[in-house]
Amino acid sequence: MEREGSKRTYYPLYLDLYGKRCIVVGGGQIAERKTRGLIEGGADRVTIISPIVTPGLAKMAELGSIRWERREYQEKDVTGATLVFAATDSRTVNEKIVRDGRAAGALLNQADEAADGDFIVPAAVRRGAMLLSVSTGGMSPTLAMRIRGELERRYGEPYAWWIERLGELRKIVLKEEGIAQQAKRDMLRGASDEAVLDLQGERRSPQREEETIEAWMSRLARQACHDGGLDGT
Ligand SMILES: C[C@@]1(CC(=O)O)C2=NC(=C\c3[nH]c(c(CCC(=O)O)c3CC(=O)O)Cc3[nH]c(c(CC(=O)O)c3CCC(=O)O)/C=C3\N/C(=C\2)[C@@H](CCC(=O)O)[C@]3(C)CC(=O)O)/[C@H]1CCC(=O)O
Ligand SMILES: NC(=O)c1ccc[n+]([C@@H]2O[C@H](COP(=O)([O-])OP(=O)(O)OC[C@H]3O[C@@H](n4cnc5c(N)ncnc54)[C@H](O)[C@@H]3O)[C@@H](O)[C@H]2O)c1
Repeated sequence: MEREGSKRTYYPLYLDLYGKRCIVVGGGQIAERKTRGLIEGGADRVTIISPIVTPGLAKMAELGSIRWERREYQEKDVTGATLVFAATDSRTVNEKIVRDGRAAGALLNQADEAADGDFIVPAAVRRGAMLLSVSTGGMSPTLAMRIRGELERRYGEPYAWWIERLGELRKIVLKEEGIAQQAKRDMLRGASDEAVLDLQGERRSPQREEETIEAWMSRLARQACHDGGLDGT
């Protein structure tokens, strides 16, 4: 069905690509960038299809992080794929990949005419489990890159450490029986407040680093108890 107007609206989501077949057709700079993004994003079944590839892609194939099929694209290549990237320098070939991929039930990214694909790739900053991403909806990749640079400077490496710690704490707190829901929420909010305060200085506070998750949890529980009642009464 034809959409009204030319503007697209996108839905953000984070994909777990582990074990899923991802196909990149083409072996130039664009294919290399998409492939690196896939590997950084946890994809372990990436296949490149191209007669020629960049030295970077050749190295990745040699190291076994990707598979390289040294030939031109064929229709059967998209069978069983979750994601397909059409990144050749031929508009006709890219369009064929998009048609075949759709028919095979894959989601398509088309490098030369993004508006014809199913998804676009945002600029990303990773800090441990935290993933910040920026898209301009394909309007200005250059601006997306610039904002990514700003985010990189604003959200430094210490975030990775804090996010891991907050995740560990959350797992324990949520499992704990005998603590009211509200108190659990207060504890988790208190913990993220402490993280933000510490991160505002962009440095780790040594005493926080030494405190075990269990000691941290007791301290937050005492505080929640003091502020509102731990058993929900
Ligand atoms: C974010 C990032 C992710 C990634 O690709 O992994 C990404 N482009 C990146 C780099 C980059 N892109 C371009 C240059 C050279 C120019 C420069 O340096 O300015 C460089 C730099 C380089 O090559 O080094 C130009 C460009 N880009 C597109 C076209 C074709 C067209 O518009 O038709 C042209 C040529 C026309 C032009 O010049 O505009 C198309 C797309 N590029 C997108 C994403 C999608 C929209 C994202 C959004 O919504 O904003 C979209 C639509 C499709 C897609 O690919 O999904 C990654 C940055 C990673 C990082 O550094 O953070
Ligand atoms: N998405 C983006 O960010 C972005 C940015 C700039 C350009 N582009 C567009 O992306 C496309 C790729 O750019 P590039 O710089 O990587 O191109 P490139 O010319 O460096 O590489 C093209 C690759 O496609 C391969 N190829 C050609 N025909 C093929 C076939 N039939 N089967 C398999 N592989 C085939 C070639 O071997 C080569 O490796 C271009 O159309 C370009 O306009 C996209």
